[in-house]
Amino acid sequence: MSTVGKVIKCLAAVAWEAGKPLSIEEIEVDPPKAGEVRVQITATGVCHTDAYTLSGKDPEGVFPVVLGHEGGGIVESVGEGVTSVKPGDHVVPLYVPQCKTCKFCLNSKTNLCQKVRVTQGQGVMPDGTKRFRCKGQELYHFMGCSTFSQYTVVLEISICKVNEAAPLDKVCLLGCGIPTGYGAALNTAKVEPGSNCAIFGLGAVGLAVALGCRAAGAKRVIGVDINPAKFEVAKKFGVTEFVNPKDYDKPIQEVLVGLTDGGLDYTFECIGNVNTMRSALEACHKGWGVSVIIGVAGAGEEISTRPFQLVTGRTWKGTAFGGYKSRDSVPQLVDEYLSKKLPIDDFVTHNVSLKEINEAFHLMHSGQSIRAVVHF
Ligand SMILES: NC(=O)C1=CN([C@@H]2O[C@H](COP(=O)(O)OP(=O)(O)OC[C@H]3O[C@@H](n4cnc5c(N)ncnc54)[C@H](O)[C@@H]3O)[C@@H](O)[C@H]2O)C=CC1
Ligand SMILES: N[C@@H](CCC(=O)N[C@@H](CSC=O)C(=O)NCC(=O)O)C(=O)O
Ligand SMILES: [Zn+2]
Ligand SMILES: [Zn+2]
Repeated sequence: MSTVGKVIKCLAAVAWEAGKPLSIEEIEVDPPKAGEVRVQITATGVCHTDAYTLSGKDPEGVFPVVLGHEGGGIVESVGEGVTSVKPGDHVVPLYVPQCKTCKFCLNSKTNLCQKVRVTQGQGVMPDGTKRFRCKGQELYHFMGCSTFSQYTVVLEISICKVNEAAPLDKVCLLGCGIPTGYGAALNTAKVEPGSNCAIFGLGAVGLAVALGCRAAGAKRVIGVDINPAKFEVAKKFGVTEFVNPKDYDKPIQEVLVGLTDGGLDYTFECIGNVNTMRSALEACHKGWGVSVIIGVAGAGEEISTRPFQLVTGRTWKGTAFGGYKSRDSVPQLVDEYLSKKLPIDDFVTHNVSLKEINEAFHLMHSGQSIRAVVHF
Protein backbone atom coordinates (compact mmCIF):
# COMPACT_ATOMS: atom_id res chain seq x y z
CA MET A 1 0.00 0.00 0.00
CA SER A 2 1.35 3.42 -0.95
CA THR A 3 2.53 5.71 1.85
CA VAL A 4 2.48 8.81 -0.37
CA GLY A 5 0.62 11.68 1.27
CA LYS A 6 0.16 9.75 4.51
CA VAL A 7 1.75 9.97 7.94
CA ILE A 8 4.37 7.21 8.31
CA LYS A 9 4.90 5.46 11.65
CA CYS A 10 8.47 4.24 12.04
CA LEU A 11 11.34 3.82 14.49
CA ALA A 12 13.74 6.59 15.40
CA ALA A 13 16.42 7.24 18.01
CA VAL A 14 15.03 10.18 19.98
CA ALA A 15 17.17 12.50 22.14
CA TRP A 16 14.66 13.53 24.81
CA GLU A 17 17.14 15.63 26.77
CA ALA A 18 20.80 16.62 26.85
CA GLY A 19 23.26 14.19 28.35
CA LYS A 20 20.93 11.16 28.24
CA PRO A 21 21.25 8.13 25.94
CA LEU A 22 19.05 8.08 22.83
CA SER A 23 15.77 6.22 23.13
CA ILE A 24 14.34 4.01 20.35
CA GLU A 25 10.74 5.12 19.84
CA GLU A 26 7.94 4.76 17.35
CA ILE A 27 7.47 8.21 15.82
CA GLU A 28 5.13 9.76 13.26
CA VAL A 29 6.63 11.42 10.18
CA ASP A 30 4.44 13.80 8.20
CA PRO A 31 4.34 13.86 4.38
CA PRO A 32 6.63 16.39 2.71
CA LYS A 33 5.27 19.89 2.06
CA ALA A 34 6.16 22.00 -1.00
CA GLY A 35 9.90 21.96 -1.67
CA GLU A 36 10.43 19.04 0.72
CA VAL A 37 11.40 15.39 0.30
CA ARG A 38 10.58 12.40 2.52
CA VAL A 39 13.44 9.92 2.62
CA GLN A 40 13.70 6.37 3.88
CA ILE A 41 17.07 6.38 5.63
CA THR A 42 18.90 3.09 5.19
CA ALA A 43 22.18 3.90 6.94
CA THR A 44 23.76 6.71 8.93
CA GLY A 45 27.14 7.48 10.43
CA VAL A 46 27.53 8.95 13.90
CA CYS A 47 29.68 12.09 13.91
CA HIS A 48 31.30 13.76 16.91
CA THR A 49 28.98 16.72 16.30
CA ASP A 50 25.96 14.50 17.12
CA ALA A 51 27.64 13.73 20.45
CA TYR A 52 28.47 17.42 20.94
CA THR A 53 24.85 18.50 20.56
CA LEU A 54 23.61 15.59 22.69
CA SER A 55 26.08 16.63 25.41
CA GLY A 56 24.29 19.97 25.86
CA LYS A 57 27.30 22.09 24.85
CA ASP A 58 25.73 23.26 21.56
CA PRO A 59 24.17 26.71 21.94
CA GLU A 60 21.75 25.71 19.18
CA GLY A 61 20.85 22.39 20.83
CA VAL A 62 17.08 21.93 21.29
CA PHE A 63 15.25 18.90 22.70
CA PRO A 64 13.47 16.58 22.11
CA VAL A 65 15.19 16.10 18.78
CA VAL A 66 16.02 13.52 16.12
CA LEU A 67 19.80 13.88 15.70
CA GLY A 68 21.98 12.53 12.85
CA HIS A 69 23.39 14.23 9.76
CA GLU A 70 25.53 11.61 7.99
CA GLY A 71 22.88 9.52 6.26
CA GLY A 72 22.03 7.79 3.04
CA GLY A 73 18.61 6.74 1.85
CA ILE A 74 15.95 6.38 -0.81
CA VAL A 75 13.35 8.99 -1.70
CA GLU A 76 9.85 7.82 -0.59
CA SER A 77 7.87 10.83 -1.82
CA VAL A 78 8.33 14.46 -2.82
CA GLY A 79 6.37 17.61 -2.11
CA GLU A 80 4.95 20.04 -4.63
CA GLY A 81 7.49 21.67 -6.92
CA VAL A 82 10.34 19.25 -6.26
CA THR A 83 12.14 18.47 -9.52
CA SER A 84 15.72 17.41 -8.76
CA VAL A 85 14.85 14.08 -7.08
CA LYS A 86 12.02 11.56 -7.46
CA PRO A 87 10.76 8.52 -5.53
CA GLY A 88 13.26 5.68 -5.67
CA ASP A 89 16.32 7.91 -6.11
CA HIS A 90 19.30 7.20 -3.87
CA VAL A 91 20.18 10.35 -1.96
CA VAL A 92 22.46 11.87 0.67
CA PRO A 93 21.00 14.58 2.96
CA LEU A 94 23.22 17.65 3.25
CA TYR A 95 23.52 19.79 6.38
CA VAL A 96 24.98 22.62 4.31
CA PRO A 97 22.28 23.19 1.67
CA GLN A 98 22.89 24.66 -1.76
CA CYS A 99 19.96 26.75 -2.95
CA LYS A 100 21.96 28.10 -5.92
CA THR A 101 20.27 31.52 -5.60
CA CYS A 102 21.41 33.19 -2.35
CA LYS A 103 24.41 35.52 -2.40
CA PHE A 104 26.55 32.88 -0.67
CA CYS A 105 25.69 30.26 -3.32
CA LEU A 106 26.45 32.77 -6.04
CA ASN A 107 29.88 33.56 -4.56
CA SER A 108 32.62 31.08 -5.47
CA LYS A 109 34.50 31.97 -2.26
CA THR A 110 32.11 30.11 0.06
CA ASN A 111 29.92 27.01 0.37
CA LEU A 112 27.86 28.37 3.28
CA CYS A 113 24.38 28.69 1.70
CA GLN A 114 22.37 30.85 4.09
CA LYS A 115 18.91 30.34 2.57
CA VAL A 116 17.55 28.42 5.59
CA ARG A 117 20.39 28.73 8.13
CA VAL A 118 18.29 30.50 10.77
CA THR A 119 15.38 28.04 10.87
CA GLN A 120 17.74 25.07 10.45
CA GLY A 121 19.58 26.22 13.57
CA GLN A 122 16.25 26.46 15.41
CA GLY A 123 15.44 22.83 14.53
CA VAL A 124 12.40 23.63 12.39
CA MET A 125 11.46 23.69 8.71
CA PRO A 126 11.50 27.13 6.99
CA ASP A 127 7.77 27.62 7.73
CA GLY A 128 8.54 27.20 11.44
CA THR A 129 6.85 23.80 11.77
CA LYS A 130 8.18 20.28 12.39
CA ARG A 131 7.47 16.95 10.66
CA PHE A 132 8.09 14.56 13.60
CA ARG A 133 5.89 13.59 16.57
CA CYS A 134 6.31 11.07 19.38
CA LYS A 135 3.95 10.36 22.28
CA GLY A 136 1.94 13.48 21.45
CA GLN A 137 5.02 15.73 21.47
CA GLU A 138 6.65 17.39 18.46
CA LEU A 139 10.33 16.54 17.88
CA TYR A 140 12.87 19.05 16.55
CA HIS A 141 14.85 18.53 13.35
CA PHE A 142 18.68 18.58 13.47
CA MET A 143 21.04 20.25 11.01
CA GLY A 144 18.32 19.97 8.38
CA CYS A 145 18.85 16.19 8.20
CA SER A 146 17.69 14.14 11.26
CA THR A 147 19.06 10.87 9.93
CA PHE A 148 18.60 8.85 13.15
CA SER A 149 15.13 7.86 11.92
CA GLN A 150 13.82 5.28 9.47
CA TYR A 151 12.10 8.18 7.68
CA THR A 152 12.98 11.88 7.65
CA VAL A 153 11.84 15.01 5.83
CA VAL A 154 14.43 17.36 4.33
CA LEU A 155 14.40 20.27 1.93
CA GLU A 156 15.09 19.68 -1.75
CA ILE A 157 17.99 22.16 -1.41
CA SER A 158 19.40 19.91 1.34
CA ILE A 159 19.63 16.70 -0.64
CA CYS A 160 21.45 15.30 -3.65
CA LYS A 161 20.89 12.30 -5.87
CA VAL A 162 23.85 9.91 -5.99
CA ASN A 163 24.87 7.03 -8.27
CA GLU A 164 22.83 3.94 -7.32
CA ALA A 165 25.86 1.73 -7.83
CA ALA A 166 27.32 3.13 -4.60
CA PRO A 167 26.37 1.34 -1.36
CA LEU A 168 24.45 3.75 0.86
CA ASP A 169 26.00 2.29 4.01
CA LYS A 170 29.34 3.64 2.78
CA VAL A 171 28.52 6.85 0.90
CA CYS A 172 26.37 8.03 3.83
CA LEU A 173 29.74 9.15 5.25
CA LEU A 174 29.91 11.72 2.46
CA GLY A 175 27.18 13.55 4.40
CA CYS A 176 29.80 14.99 6.74
CA GLY A 177 33.13 13.66 8.03
CA ILE A 178 34.91 12.68 4.83
CA PRO A 179 34.17 15.77 2.67
CA THR A 180 34.89 17.94 5.70
CA GLY A 181 38.43 16.70 6.16
CA TYR A 182 39.27 15.99 2.52
CA GLY A 183 38.00 19.42 1.44
CA ALA A 184 39.74 21.18 4.33
CA ALA A 185 43.06 20.09 2.79
CA LEU A 186 42.13 20.52 -0.88
CA ASN A 187 39.71 23.49 -0.89
CA THR A 188 40.36 25.48 2.27
CA ALA A 189 44.10 25.09 2.87
CA LYS A 190 44.90 24.29 -0.77
CA VAL A 191 47.86 22.16 0.34
CA GLU A 192 50.72 22.23 -2.16
CA PRO A 193 53.01 19.41 -3.33
CA GLY A 194 55.98 18.92 -1.01
CA SER A 195 54.25 20.55 1.99
CA ASN A 196 54.68 19.57 5.63
CA CYS A 197 51.31 19.16 7.39
CA ALA A 198 50.15 18.31 10.91
CA ILE A 199 46.73 17.00 11.84
CA PHE A 200 45.48 17.38 15.41
CA GLY A 201 42.93 14.62 16.09
CA LEU A 202 42.86 11.39 14.09
CA GLY A 203 39.13 10.65 14.03
CA ALA A 204 37.23 10.38 10.74
CA VAL A 205 37.66 14.09 10.04
CA GLY A 206 41.41 14.10 10.73
CA LEU A 207 41.98 10.95 8.68
CA ALA A 208 40.07 12.48 5.77
CA VAL A 209 42.38 15.51 6.07
CA ALA A 210 45.28 13.08 5.74
CA LEU A 211 43.81 11.66 2.52
CA GLY A 212 43.43 15.20 1.18
CA CYS A 213 47.00 16.17 2.12
CA ARG A 214 48.38 13.09 0.38
CA ALA A 215 46.18 13.67 -2.68
CA ALA A 216 47.66 17.16 -2.85
CA GLY A 217 51.20 15.75 -2.76
CA ALA A 218 52.18 16.62 0.81
CA LYS A 219 55.60 15.30 1.85
CA ARG A 220 55.21 14.92 5.62
CA VAL A 221 51.84 14.38 7.32
CA ILE A 222 52.26 14.36 11.09
CA GLY A 223 49.37 12.97 13.13
CA VAL A 224 48.89 14.37 16.64
CA ASP A 225 46.62 12.42 18.98
CA ILE A 226 46.49 11.45 22.66
CA ASN A 227 45.20 7.98 21.75
CA PRO A 228 48.17 5.96 20.45
CA ALA A 229 45.78 3.29 19.15
CA LYS A 230 45.02 5.72 16.31
CA PHE A 231 48.57 5.70 15.00
CA GLU A 232 48.72 2.28 13.31
CA VAL A 233 45.40 2.72 11.53
CA ALA A 234 46.28 6.26 10.44
CA LYS A 235 49.19 4.99 8.30
CA LYS A 236 46.63 3.55 5.90
CA PHE A 237 45.25 7.09 5.36
CA GLY A 238 48.65 8.58 4.56
CA VAL A 239 49.88 9.83 7.93
CA THR A 240 53.66 9.50 7.86
CA GLU A 241 54.66 10.31 11.48
CA PHE A 242 53.02 10.42 14.88
CA VAL A 243 53.28 12.63 17.94
CA ASN A 244 51.50 11.95 21.22
CA PRO A 245 51.40 15.15 23.33
CA LYS A 246 51.33 12.96 26.45
CA ASP A 247 54.90 11.83 25.67
CA TYR A 248 56.31 15.37 26.13
CA ASP A 249 56.62 17.78 29.02
CA LYS A 250 56.60 20.90 26.84
CA PRO A 251 53.88 22.47 24.67
CA ILE A 252 53.23 20.32 21.62
CA GLN A 253 53.69 23.30 19.29
CA GLU A 254 57.31 23.56 20.47
CA VAL A 255 57.82 19.86 19.76
CA LEU A 256 56.39 20.22 16.25
CA VAL A 257 58.38 23.37 15.44
CA GLY A 258 61.53 21.49 16.51
CA LEU A 259 60.67 18.49 14.33
CA THR A 260 60.05 20.59 11.21
CA ASP A 261 62.83 23.17 10.98
CA GLY A 262 60.66 26.05 12.18
CA GLY A 263 57.08 24.81 11.80
CA LEU A 264 54.47 23.33 9.53
CA ASP A 265 53.22 24.71 6.22
CA TYR A 266 49.68 23.61 7.12
CA THR A 267 48.00 22.44 10.34
CA PHE A 268 44.45 21.22 10.90
CA GLU A 269 42.53 21.11 14.20
CA CYS A 270 40.06 18.20 14.10
CA ILE A 271 39.23 17.90 17.81
CA GLY A 272 37.10 20.87 18.90
CA ASN A 273 39.40 21.93 21.75
CA VAL A 274 40.38 25.60 21.99
CA ASN A 275 43.78 24.73 23.50
CA THR A 276 44.72 22.48 20.57
CA MET A 277 43.43 25.18 18.21
CA ARG A 278 46.07 27.48 19.69
CA SER A 279 48.75 24.79 19.49
CA ALA A 280 47.89 24.14 15.83
CA LEU A 281 48.24 27.83 14.96
CA GLU A 282 51.50 28.22 16.87
CA ALA A 283 52.95 25.06 15.25
CA CYS A 284 52.79 26.84 11.88
CA HIS A 285 55.89 28.15 10.17
CA LYS A 286 56.63 31.85 10.57
CA GLY A 287 55.90 33.86 7.43
CA TRP A 288 53.52 31.46 5.65
CA GLY A 289 52.03 28.72 7.85
CA VAL A 290 48.26 28.27 7.62
CA SER A 291 46.14 26.66 10.34
CA VAL A 292 42.61 25.46 9.59
CA ILE A 293 40.06 25.06 12.41
CA ILE A 294 37.61 22.24 11.71
CA GLY A 295 36.70 21.10 15.24
CA VAL A 296 33.58 22.49 16.91
CA ALA A 297 34.08 23.99 20.38
CA GLY A 298 31.39 24.28 23.04
CA ALA A 299 29.22 27.28 23.89
CA GLY A 300 31.16 30.11 25.49
CA GLU A 301 34.60 28.82 24.51
CA GLU A 302 36.98 31.20 22.73
CA ILE A 303 40.32 30.90 20.95
CA SER A 304 43.35 32.96 21.87
CA THR A 305 46.95 33.48 20.85
CA ARG A 306 49.42 36.36 20.86
CA PRO A 307 48.53 38.63 17.91
CA PHE A 308 52.27 38.51 17.16
CA GLN A 309 51.66 34.97 15.82
CA LEU A 310 49.56 36.50 13.04
CA VAL A 311 51.67 39.64 12.64
CA THR A 312 54.56 37.35 11.81
CA GLY A 313 52.79 35.71 8.93
CA ARG A 314 50.71 32.80 10.21
CA THR A 315 47.10 32.59 9.00
CA TRP A 316 44.12 31.26 10.97
CA LYS A 317 41.25 29.89 8.86
CA GLY A 318 38.16 27.75 9.41
CA THR A 319 36.02 25.49 7.29
CA ALA A 320 32.59 23.83 7.28
CA PHE A 321 31.91 20.77 5.10
CA GLY A 322 35.38 21.18 3.64
CA GLY A 323 34.36 24.19 1.62
CA TYR A 324 32.39 21.97 -0.79
CA LYS A 325 29.30 23.40 -2.46
CA SER A 326 27.26 20.45 -1.32
CA ARG A 327 24.81 19.44 -4.08
CA ASP A 328 27.40 19.99 -6.82
CA SER A 329 30.17 18.14 -5.01
CA VAL A 330 28.79 15.11 -3.15
CA PRO A 331 27.68 13.27 -6.33
CA GLN A 332 31.22 13.85 -7.69
CA LEU A 333 32.75 12.48 -4.49
CA VAL A 334 30.51 9.40 -4.82
CA ASP A 335 31.93 8.92 -8.31
CA GLU A 336 35.47 9.30 -6.92
CA TYR A 337 34.59 6.52 -4.46
CA LEU A 338 33.27 4.30 -7.26
CA SER A 339 36.45 4.86 -9.28
CA LYS A 340 38.48 3.86 -6.18
CA LYS A 341 40.09 7.30 -5.83
CA LEU A 342 38.43 7.96 -2.45
CA PRO A 343 38.66 5.02 -0.01
CA ILE A 344 35.50 5.33 2.08
CA ASP A 345 35.31 1.67 3.19
CA ASP A 346 38.39 2.11 5.40
CA PHE A 347 36.49 4.60 7.58
CA VAL A 348 33.79 2.06 8.52
CA THR A 349 35.20 0.16 11.48
CA HIS A 350 31.86 -0.91 13.01
CA ASN A 351 28.32 -1.66 11.84
CA VAL A 352 25.42 -1.63 14.30
CA SER A 353 21.61 -1.78 14.20
CA LEU A 354 19.38 1.17 15.10
CA LYS A 355 18.69 -0.47 18.47
CA GLU A 356 22.45 -0.42 19.14
CA ILE A 357 22.94 3.26 18.30
CA ASN A 358 24.10 4.18 21.81
CA GLU A 359 26.89 1.62 21.35
CA ALA A 360 28.01 3.63 18.27
CA PHE A 361 28.37 6.69 20.53
CA HIS A 362 30.28 4.60 23.09
CA LEU A 363 32.67 3.30 20.40
CA MET A 364 33.38 6.89 19.34
CA HIS A 365 33.88 8.24 22.87
CA SER A 366 36.19 5.36 23.79
CA GLY A 367 38.29 5.92 20.65
CA GLN A 368 37.62 2.42 19.29
CA SER A 369 35.84 3.42 16.09
CA ILE A 370 36.64 5.66 13.16
CA ARG A 371 33.02 5.54 12.08
CA ALA A 372 30.31 3.18 13.34
CA VAL A 373 27.56 2.98 10.71
CA VAL A 374 23.98 2.43 11.89
CA HIS A 375 21.87 0.15 9.65
CA PHE A 376 18.07 0.53 9.64
N1 LIG B 1 33.72 22.05 10.61
C1 LIG B 1 33.00 21.03 10.15
O1 LIG B 1 32.39 21.11 9.07
C2 LIG B 1 32.93 19.77 10.92
C3 LIG B 1 33.44 19.69 12.19
N2 LIG B 1 33.44 18.50 12.87
C4 LIG B 1 34.08 18.50 14.18
O2 LIG B 1 35.39 17.92 13.98
C5 LIG B 1 35.83 17.32 15.18
C6 LIG B 1 36.27 15.89 14.91
O3 LIG B 1 35.18 15.07 14.56
P1 LIG B 1 35.34 13.47 14.47
O4 LIG B 1 36.52 13.12 13.63
O5 LIG B 1 34.00 12.93 14.14
O6 LIG B 1 35.68 13.14 16.01
P2 LIG B 1 36.35 11.87 16.70
O7 LIG B 1 35.86 11.87 18.09
O8 LIG B 1 36.14 10.64 15.88
O9 LIG B 1 37.93 12.19 16.67
C7 LIG B 1 38.55 13.10 17.53
C8 LIG B 1 40.01 12.66 17.73
O10 LIG B 1 40.66 13.68 18.53
C9 LIG B 1 41.51 13.02 19.47
N3 LIG B 1 41.74 13.93 20.60
C10 LIG B 1 40.88 14.29 21.58
N4 LIG B 1 41.46 15.18 22.41
C11 LIG B 1 42.73 15.39 21.95
C12 LIG B 1 43.82 16.21 22.36
N5 LIG B 1 43.73 17.01 23.43
N6 LIG B 1 44.96 16.19 21.64
C13 LIG B 1 45.07 15.37 20.54
N7 LIG B 1 44.06 14.56 20.10
C14 LIG B 1 42.91 14.58 20.79
C15 LIG B 1 40.74 11.76 19.84
O11 LIG B 1 41.59 10.77 20.43
C16 LIG B 1 40.17 11.35 18.49
O12 LIG B 1 41.06 10.50 17.79
C17 LIG B 1 34.66 17.45 16.16
O13 LIG B 1 34.87 18.60 16.94
C18 LIG B 1 33.46 17.64 15.25
O14 LIG B 1 32.40 18.29 15.93
C19 LIG B 1 32.95 17.37 12.31
C20 LIG B 1 32.43 17.39 11.07
C21 LIG B 1 32.29 18.60 10.30
N1 LIG C 1 25.39 24.59 16.37
C1 LIG C 1 26.79 24.81 16.57
C2 LIG C 1 27.47 24.96 15.24
C3 LIG C 1 28.29 23.76 15.04
C4 LIG C 1 29.10 23.87 13.76
O1 LIG C 1 30.03 24.63 13.68
N2 LIG C 1 28.75 23.06 12.79
C5 LIG C 1 29.53 22.90 11.59
C6 LIG C 1 29.35 21.56 11.07
S1 LIG C 1 29.78 20.32 12.23
C7 LIG C 1 29.38 18.93 11.47
O2 LIG C 1 29.55 17.88 11.97
C8 LIG C 1 29.10 23.83 10.50
O3 LIG C 1 28.95 23.49 9.36
N3 LIG C 1 28.95 25.03 10.79
C9 LIG C 1 28.47 25.99 9.85
C10 LIG C 1 27.08 26.39 10.19
O4 LIG C 1 26.52 27.22 9.48
O5 LIG C 1 26.57 25.84 11.19
C11 LIG C 1 27.09 26.03 17.41
O6 LIG C 1 26.28 26.96 17.41
O7 LIG C 1 28.16 26.01 18.02
ZN1 LIG D 1 29.31 15.86 11.27
ZN1 LIG E 1 22.13 29.39 -1.11
